[in-house]
Amino acid sequence: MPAILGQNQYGKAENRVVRIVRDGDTHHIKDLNVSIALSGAMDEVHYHGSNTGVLPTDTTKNTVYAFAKEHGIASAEQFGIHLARHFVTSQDTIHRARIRIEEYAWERIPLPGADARPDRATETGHSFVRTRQETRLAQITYDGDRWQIVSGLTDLTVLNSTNSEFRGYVKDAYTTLKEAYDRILATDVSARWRHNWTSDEQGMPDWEQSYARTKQHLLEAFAETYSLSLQQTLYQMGSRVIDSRSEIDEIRFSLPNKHHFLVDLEPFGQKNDNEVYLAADRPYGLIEATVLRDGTEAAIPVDLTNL
Ligand SMILES: O=c1[nH]c(=O)c2[nH]c(=O)[nH]c2[nH]1
Repeated sequence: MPAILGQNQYGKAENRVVRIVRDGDTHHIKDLNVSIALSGAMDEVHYHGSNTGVLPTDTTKNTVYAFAKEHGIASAEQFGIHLARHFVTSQDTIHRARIRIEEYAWERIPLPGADARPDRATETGHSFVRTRQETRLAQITYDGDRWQIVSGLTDLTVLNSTNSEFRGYVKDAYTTLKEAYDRILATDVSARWRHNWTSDEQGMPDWEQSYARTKQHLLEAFAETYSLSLQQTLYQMGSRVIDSRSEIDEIRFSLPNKHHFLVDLEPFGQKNDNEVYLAADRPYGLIEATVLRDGTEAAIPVDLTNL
């Protein structure tokens, strides 16, 4: 029995593209890392080395740059939709395209205020600083019929310096943890959310607005929740998004509990009144869950590193 070819996909990974739009002296920047995975009728190349159905990965790279010029980059999602549609509709052998995009945010560098320099603007139109707040993510999948658009973010680091407890938990022979009545709650939010836009027949969401509002809901829910556990905070963040954003049916989180331990200052004759903490980097609790619109099916993978 010959060995059988299983799932396969190919394309150019991590195409870094920066697109500048010059509106007079005011410039706009989009900075993406685009990875392409194509699949379809690829038996011939694997079994026999025939490349007649193979669009080179080099061409897929070139398409990213040509499309940045031709279509611009209105949003990561919109750019991925252009690419996925192109690969699936232009090549008979390509039946499915998956485009993964990371987006790095830049903001304008502020200059000294108008009071200090009345003759000068308070920012330039062409100088930017990378905001390290979070990395935006988008994954666009198209099979010629249905779309799946998953957006998200990683490394959105947040901290509440009060309004967090953890107590009333199970205590067994190995439990040493002291109950916390007023602790620091900190995490690096990693989240992916699935849009219910799946067909060209539906009106397309405003991807930029959807992302900005969703991030804002996550931050507000984190800030406004009096937390009894990180699990409870996670659910509050997820349900805030599902309740507020009708275009989103599912959101999955991976939240490390970035522990802050009160330091014992007694040896130095000092009292630590919830003031000095050791920020531990490992080990960390890892709290992961999906929050879904009632009546919908989960589709985001359990392990977000697989997305
Ligand atoms: O919010 C928390 N959830 C836990 O499950 C947990 N476990 C733990 O040791 N500390 C915490 N904190």
